[in-house]
Amino acid sequence: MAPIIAPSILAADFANIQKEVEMLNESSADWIHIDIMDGMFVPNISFGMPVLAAIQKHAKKPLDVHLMIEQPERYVETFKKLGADTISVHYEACPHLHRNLQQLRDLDCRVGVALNPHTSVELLADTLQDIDLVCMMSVNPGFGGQKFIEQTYQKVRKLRAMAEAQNTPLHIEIDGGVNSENAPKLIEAGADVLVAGSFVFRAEDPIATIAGLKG
Ligand SMILES: O=C(CO)[C@@H](O)[C@H](O)COP(=O)(O)O
Repeated sequence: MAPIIAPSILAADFANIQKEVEMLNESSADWIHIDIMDGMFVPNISFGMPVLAAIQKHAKKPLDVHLMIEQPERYVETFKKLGADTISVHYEACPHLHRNLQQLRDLDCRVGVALNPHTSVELLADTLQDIDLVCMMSVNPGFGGQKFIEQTYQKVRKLRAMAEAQNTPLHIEIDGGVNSENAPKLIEAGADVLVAGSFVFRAEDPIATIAGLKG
C-alpha cells in the first residue's frame, strides 16, 4: 500500500503560505504536517494559532498537528477547534500520558504520541491500544533540515512487531530527514506515514517530489 505523505509546513515559505498550501492541495500529499514549538520543550519557536488558522483557511487536506510543547493538555482543545485531524503529544512532555490520550480520544481526533530519538518504543507497550499514531522522531525535534538518524529503522521494526503482537492497528509516522533514499527502507521496516519538510519544499518540483515519495 502507498504510504501516507505529510509534507511539513515548517519548511514552507511563510510569506506565501496560501500559495504553499494550494500547492499541497493540488499534490498527492495526504495530510499537512503542522509543527508547533514552544521554545521550552524544544529550543525553537515555530508558530501558533493565527498561523494555523491561516493554513486551515486554505487547506483541503487533513491537518496533522505535532505539538512540541510542554503541558500540551492546555491547548489540545484549541488545536482541535482550529481543524486538527490528528494531534500528537510528546511522550516526554506527558507525565500522565494515559490522561492525555483520554483527552484526545474525547476530542474525537486521531490520537498521536511522538517519541524523541532516545525514547524507547517499549515505553508505549501498556498504552498502545489507546494510540492511533506514533510519530517517531528521526531527528532531534526543534528544527527542519537535519540528518536522518539511522537507528530509526530498528525502532520502527520493534514498534510494528509490538502492534502486531497486540493485534492493534497503528500508524507509524516518521518525522525528520525523510528523503527518497530512506523512504522505501522505512516503509519496508513497517512505517506507513512519512513527514517530509526540506526534501519537499526545497525541491525544484515539490509536486513531483511528493509523488515520488508516494511511489
Ligand atoms: O518536527 C520536525 C522537526 O522538529 C519535523 O517535522 C521537521 O520539520 C521535518 O523537517 P525535515 O527534516 O524533513 O526538513
